[in-house]
Amino acid sequence: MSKPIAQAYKNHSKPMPKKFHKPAYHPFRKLKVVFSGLYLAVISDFSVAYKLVLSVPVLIVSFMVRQWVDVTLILLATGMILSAELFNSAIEILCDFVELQENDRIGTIKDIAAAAAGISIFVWAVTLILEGSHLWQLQKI
Ligand SMILES: Nc1ncnc2c1ncn2[C@@H]1O[C@H](COP(=O)(O)OP(=O)(O)OP(=O)(O)O)[C@@H](O)[C@H]1O
Repeated sequence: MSKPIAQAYKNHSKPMPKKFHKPAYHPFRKLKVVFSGLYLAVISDFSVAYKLVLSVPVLIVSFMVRQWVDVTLILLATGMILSAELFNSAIEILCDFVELQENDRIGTIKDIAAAAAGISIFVWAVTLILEGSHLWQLQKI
């Protein structure tokens, strides 16, 4: 259990759920959590879904033409954008859980998270355009 979770539960009236007590490391349970989080993000957030839909074909083409540097770059850009979007969504959900009323500090937190996602979108889009045109040129040769 991480320190922040323990801290959050410290002054809570409800008892801490049992699953947070378990000290053992379960890789398969972690994997299940990762996929269920990704699934939830894809079905609930269009901005996550369309980035996956755009990245996967370019990744497959670069894989088929065995351009390993391109595969690596697209994987990096896609991983970065998905991570940024997932963190942004998680922060937004947490903010809305903590405070539904208008609050300047919530606005600042959401703006900073959105800025991080925005920078990642820029890098991802440039990478995808450059890689897409590079692969297109290769196909024509
Ligand atoms: N509770 C709040 N108090 C003050 N400002 C807020 C609050 N909620 C949202 N905002 C402002 O509105 C902006 C948009 O917030 P919102 O939660 O609607 O995200 P969003 O732009 O819809 O993100 P996404 O499209 O990824 O869901 C924030 O960046 C912030 O500036």
